[in-house]
Amino acid sequence: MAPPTPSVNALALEQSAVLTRNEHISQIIVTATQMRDIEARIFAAGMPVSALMEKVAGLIARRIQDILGQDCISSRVGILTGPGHNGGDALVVARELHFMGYEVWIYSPFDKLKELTSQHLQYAQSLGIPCYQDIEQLSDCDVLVDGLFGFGLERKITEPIASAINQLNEWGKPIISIDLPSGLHTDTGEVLGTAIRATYTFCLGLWKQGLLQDQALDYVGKVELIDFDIPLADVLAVLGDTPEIKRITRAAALSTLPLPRPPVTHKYKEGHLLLICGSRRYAGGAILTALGARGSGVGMLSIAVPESLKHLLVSHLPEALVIGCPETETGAIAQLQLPDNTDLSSFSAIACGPGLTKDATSIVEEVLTSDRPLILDADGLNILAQLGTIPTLQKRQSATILTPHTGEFSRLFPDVADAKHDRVKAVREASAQSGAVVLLKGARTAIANPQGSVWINPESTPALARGGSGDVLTGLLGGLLAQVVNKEIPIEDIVATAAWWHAQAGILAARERTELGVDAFTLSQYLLGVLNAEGRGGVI
Ligand SMILES: NC(=O)C1=CN([C@@H]2O[C@H](COP(=O)(O)OP(=O)(O)OC[C@H]3O[C@@H](n4cnc5c(N)ncnc54)[C@H](OP(=O)(O)O)[C@@H]3O)[C@@H](O)[C@H]2O)[C@@H](O)CC1
Ligand SMILES: Nc1ncnc2c1ncn2[C@@H]1O[C@H](COP(=O)(O)OP(=O)(O)O)[C@@H](O)[C@H]1O
Ligand SMILES: [K+]
Repeated sequence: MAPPTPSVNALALEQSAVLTRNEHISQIIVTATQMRDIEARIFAAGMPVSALMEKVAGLIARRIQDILGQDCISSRVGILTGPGHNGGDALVVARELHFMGYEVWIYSPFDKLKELTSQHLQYAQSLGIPCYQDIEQLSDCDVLVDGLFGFGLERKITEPIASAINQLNEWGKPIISIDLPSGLHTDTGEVLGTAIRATYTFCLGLWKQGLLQDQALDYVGKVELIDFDIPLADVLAVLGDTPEIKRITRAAALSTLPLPRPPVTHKYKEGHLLLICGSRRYAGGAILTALGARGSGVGMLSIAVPESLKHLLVSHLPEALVIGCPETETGAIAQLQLPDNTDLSSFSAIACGPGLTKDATSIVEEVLTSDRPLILDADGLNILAQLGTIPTLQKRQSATILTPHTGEFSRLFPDVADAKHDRVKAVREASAQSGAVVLLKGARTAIANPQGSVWINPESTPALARGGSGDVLTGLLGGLLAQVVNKEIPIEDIVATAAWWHAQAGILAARERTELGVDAFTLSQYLLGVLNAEGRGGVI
């Protein structure tokens, strides 16, 4: 089924909306240290710790009730409680669920508890809620609430808790984790020994960085933010001048789109993108990149390919200006042969790389010297790694954007932090080192600018783990960049918008066609549907 057509008016309205508190909060990502500092300000201002715990746990209990359903009061709920305030939250949830009529059993394996947590345990027991130190006692529960550890976990989980967690995971029952699945590092998402595999995670107050790291995704389940009205002023006071880490939200992404178009315009005013891509060996990559660019709405598209691919490209993209270039024996572009009166500075932006093969070295050298904003992807990145010219990127007159997957990333930045361990740190270091905006692809694509600001795309689909979907992204990003590059929008915001748009197209396509139905060509056909304000129900 074809994706629905966009409603531009609704979209424009959405773009013009001011950033509300909720929108602001939904963009913010914090580390454990930042969360602790924000919490300290709230307490210092007079909010009692116990009152905040009541408020937070009350919200959690009501959300659990929504999930379990009012008519399921026969459900037996197991509450896993740790020694800190995550355990305290869980114990308040236990009490509230008990009063709602659920049968509640508590697992409390620690002898030493924080004072507030200890008081809540004492009260829960006084109400007659059974409490056990042996996890086996909870094997008959229908659902489990995980309050073992929250953002206070800093060291590896040891026995006997490690075995208890492994046992819980083996049972395969639904688990709702409070704040984050116990065992995950709050910042890196690393598994500290072992970790709860949650069905739901209710992240408290502000998004924790670890929940948006690829290595955490097998554990977090469906993640929701429980907003408990942290004052924005406290958040901003703590985050202050430190470079931000932000979630890409729909509103943020839409605000950089070139919509609505001015009524009086022409094709060159709406951006002229030069794509340099393809080889005899990789013809399809050039088509997919070009289809991504088409989906961006760019005013004018020129595509430089080896001469032998020219007719193929023309037949797929009749609107594009296809430039056939002399080719090497292996069928790579040997030299750029732009039309008369045209040089690289004639274009609004250049995207170079998909399907080039490593034989197109001179082409990458040439585009690096241009004064235009430049995206390097795929073999463009491999050639860059071979050239060893990353330090010279700083000297380019315009922005450079690098879009590696983790393999390309480690070839490009061998001495940067391990991208598998902490993608936020890795992408920041790579951007600082190169002076380029770096987009590190993955399940949660991360984008950094050289000043250390990071955007993370919080929603995507494994349907995109398919050959060619990265080519579509390069074309889409190129087309968007060409259109808005002169509008004083930060480059990383443009890159973030393209990453969001690409992922949302994947989500939309997967919803209609399953996760197995999103080949790269299909993906390119769903780009338009993402912008459809009316038909977006559930897309975000
Ligand atoms: N931010 C907010 O505004 C709000 C926060 N709230 C809640 O507070 C939570 C944070 O609470 P928290 O700071 O008490 O830490 P938490 O995660 O419960 O665990 C740390 C405890 O575990 C211990 N411990 C650590 N590692 C261990 C190990 N490997 N094996 C064994 N023990 C280990 C450590 O003791 P230690 O031995 O290190 O002294 C400490 O006692 C947060 O996630 C949220 O749920 C809400 O109530 C209200 C609003
Ligand atoms: N598990 C996943 N979940 C979400 N997105 C994914 C996943 N795996 C890959 N992607 C996305 O798919 C694209 C793959 O790009 P890339 O590896 O360059 O593929 P290709 O070179 O074949 O086009 C990237 O945008 C990446 O973020
Ligand atoms: K937890």
